Amino acid sequence: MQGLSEVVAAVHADVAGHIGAGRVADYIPALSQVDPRRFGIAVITCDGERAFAGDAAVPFSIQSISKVFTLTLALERVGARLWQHVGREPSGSPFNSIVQLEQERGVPRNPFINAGALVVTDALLAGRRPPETIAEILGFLRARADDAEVSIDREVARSEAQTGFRNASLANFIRAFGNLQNPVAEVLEVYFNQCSLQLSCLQLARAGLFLAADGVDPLSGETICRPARARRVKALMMTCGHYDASGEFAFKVGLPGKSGVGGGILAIAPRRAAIAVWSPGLNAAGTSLVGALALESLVERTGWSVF
Ligand SMILES: NC(=O)CC[C@H](N)C(=O)O
Repeated sequence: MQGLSEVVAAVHADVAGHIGAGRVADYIPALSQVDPRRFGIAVITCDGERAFAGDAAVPFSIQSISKVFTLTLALERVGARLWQHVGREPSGSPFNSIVQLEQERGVPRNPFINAGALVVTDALLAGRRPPETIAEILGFLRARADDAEVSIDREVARSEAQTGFRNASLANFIRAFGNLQNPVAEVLEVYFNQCSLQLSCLQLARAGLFLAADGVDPLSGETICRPARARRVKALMMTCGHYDASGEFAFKVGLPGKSGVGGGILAIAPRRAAIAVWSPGLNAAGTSLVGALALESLVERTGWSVF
């Protein structure tokens, strides 16, 4: 195999002709301002080797990728009790769908659809106020990224709050079934802020590295979670990380991954590396079109698919 830098350069070349394809999310007005011709990729291996290309150092809105980190934190906080409030099955529905909630009595299918992420955020809020919880999530991301510069884009958070009618509906509906313990407004405040975390591909890959190494940050030696927990978070990324396009992502890429409507994808090659890609144009399911192509090319070139 070529060296990692050559592989990443080749992946960049493979997708170059596609950069700009897809549709930038516009239901959150602040996200629609982003240049669709951005593309970045960063790979960080468990032994600390890094390779990157394009806009790998430019921060972007990680959106639903934040759900991987809040799930890890919530599981550490409340343990297996979390599963009384949220399921572990793929939904086969779009990320912001409400239809299953009524049939399933307010228990969302999984922690990565919006409904499930709201329940996870509610668990993190227990006994705290939104500013403390937001600070805790931000602190976790800064520590995992090993970078105190990681921040929240307050403009995006405001934009989400102004237009988040579907998320407000989901939260109210779940609360009506008694499956949210905290006031809806507080859960939404934390959720909109976590979605507005901004990280570059380099920061995001670094932040996800503990998942590639069985829950231990391989560069600092710090234990973030038990191996079984890291394994389960990755299982959910594989089965639910891209909503109703999770099957397609497993088919084409074959790595646990999580997408966000900001155009980022975090993918984990177990015991090898964490990979972050970013390109704002999305496919119909809200996953970065060029980002997914880049991961397909990377896996083809490295043989890193878990299958
Ligand atoms: N898929 C996503 O990235 C969605 C996150 C976005 N903040 C929303 O709630 O709609």
